[in-house]
Amino acid sequence: MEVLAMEKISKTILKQVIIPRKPESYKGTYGKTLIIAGSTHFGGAAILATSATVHAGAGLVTVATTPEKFTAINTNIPEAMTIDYHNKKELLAAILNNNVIAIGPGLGTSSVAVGLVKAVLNNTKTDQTVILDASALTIIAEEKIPLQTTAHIIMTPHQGEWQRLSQLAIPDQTEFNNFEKIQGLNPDAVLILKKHHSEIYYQDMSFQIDAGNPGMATGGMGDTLTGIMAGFISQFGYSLATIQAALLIHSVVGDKLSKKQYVVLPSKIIEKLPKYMAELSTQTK
Ligand SMILES: NC(=O)C1=CN([C@@H]2O[C@H](COP(=O)(O)OP(=O)(O)OC[C@H]3O[C@@H](n4cnc5c(N)ncnc54)[C@H](O)[C@@H]3O)[C@@H](O)[C@H]2O)[C@@H](O)CC1
Ligand SMILES: Nc1ncnc2c1ncn2[C@@H]1O[C@H](COP(=O)(O)OP(=O)(O)O)[C@@H](O)[C@H]1O
Ligand SMILES: [Mg+2]
Repeated sequence: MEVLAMEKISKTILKQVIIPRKPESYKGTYGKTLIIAGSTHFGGAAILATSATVHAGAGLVTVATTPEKFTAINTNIPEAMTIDYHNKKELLAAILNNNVIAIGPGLGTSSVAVGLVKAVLNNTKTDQTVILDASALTIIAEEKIPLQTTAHIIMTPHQGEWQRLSQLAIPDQTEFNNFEKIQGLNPDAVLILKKHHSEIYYQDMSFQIDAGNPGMATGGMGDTLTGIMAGFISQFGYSLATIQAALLIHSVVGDKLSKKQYVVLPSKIIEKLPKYMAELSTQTK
C-alpha cells in the first residue's frame, strides 16, 4: 500500500515557465514542431493537436498526415504546414529537421502508422523530443517496438493505453509499479499518466496535478494536451518545469471553463490559451 501522497505541482510553475518574449526574437526562436497525426476516421485529433501546438506558441508547426485531411487542417489552422506522411523522403526530412515531434493522435494502427512510429524512433537524436500519444502507444504495445531513440521521450497514455503498454491493470497502476514498468521500457522516458489528477513520472521523481475536472472527459482532450506539450517544449525547451507547466495549464484552463460550462470543449481550451499565457507572463508575482 502506498503511504505517501505524490508531490502536487504548484501553479507558480506557470509563471516561472511562461516568461515574456524577447523583442528581437523571431519564429525560429520558438522551435520547430512536427505533429504526425490523423487518418481517415480521426481527422479531428490531428486538427486539435496541431491547433493546440500553434496556440501554445510553437514557432513553426508542420503536420504530417493523410492528404485527404489537408484542406480541413489548412482551413482550421492556416498557420501550420502540411506534408503527406506516405511520402517517405519528405517524412524523413521533417523528422530530421524538427526539434519536437509528437506522434499518435488519430493516427490509427494501420501498417502505415506502424511504419511512422518506427521511422520516428529510428531517426531522432539527443537534442530532440519525441512525444508518444494515443495510437503511437497502442502500436508500440502491440508490436513490442523498443523505445530505442536517444531523443527525450515523453509518453502520454491514458489509463487504458498505459495498461496496454505496461500490462498493469488500472488498479495495479501504483506509483511503485509504474516506476518499475518505465525502467523496462526506457529508464530515461517520462510518463504522463492521464486520469483524474494526472501524474508525471520523471527520472526518480513523481508529481501529480491538483486540477482538472470531469467536464474534460470528452474526445479530443488528450490530443489537445499533446499539442500543448509539444508547443511548450518547442518554445520553452525540454525540462521538468516545462512538462509540469504544460500538463497543469491544460487542466487549469479546463477548470476555469468548467465554472460556466458543463462540458469543456478541447477547442475552447485551445482558444483561451494565448490570453491566459499573456496574463501569466505579465504578472509580476
Ligand atoms: N476527434 C478525433 O479525431 C478523435 C480521435 N481520437 C483518436 O482515436 C484513437 C483511439 O483512441 P481512444 O483513446 O479513443 O481509444 P483506445 O481504445 O485507445 O482507449 C480507450 C480504451 O481505454 C479504456 N480506458 C481506461 N481508462 C481510460 C481513461 N482514463 N481514459 C480513456 N480511456 C480509458 C477505455 O475503457 C477503452 O477500453 C486515437 O488515435 C485517438 O487519438 C480520440 O482522441 C477521440 C477524438
Ligand atoms: N474526470 C476527469 N478529471 C480530470 N481530467 C480528466 C477527466 N477525464 C478526462 N480528463 C483529462 O482529459 C484528457 C483525456 O485524454 P485522452 O483520453 O487521451 O483523450 P482523447 O484521446 O480523446 O483526446 C486527459 O488529459 C485527462 O486527464
Ligand atoms: Mg488520447
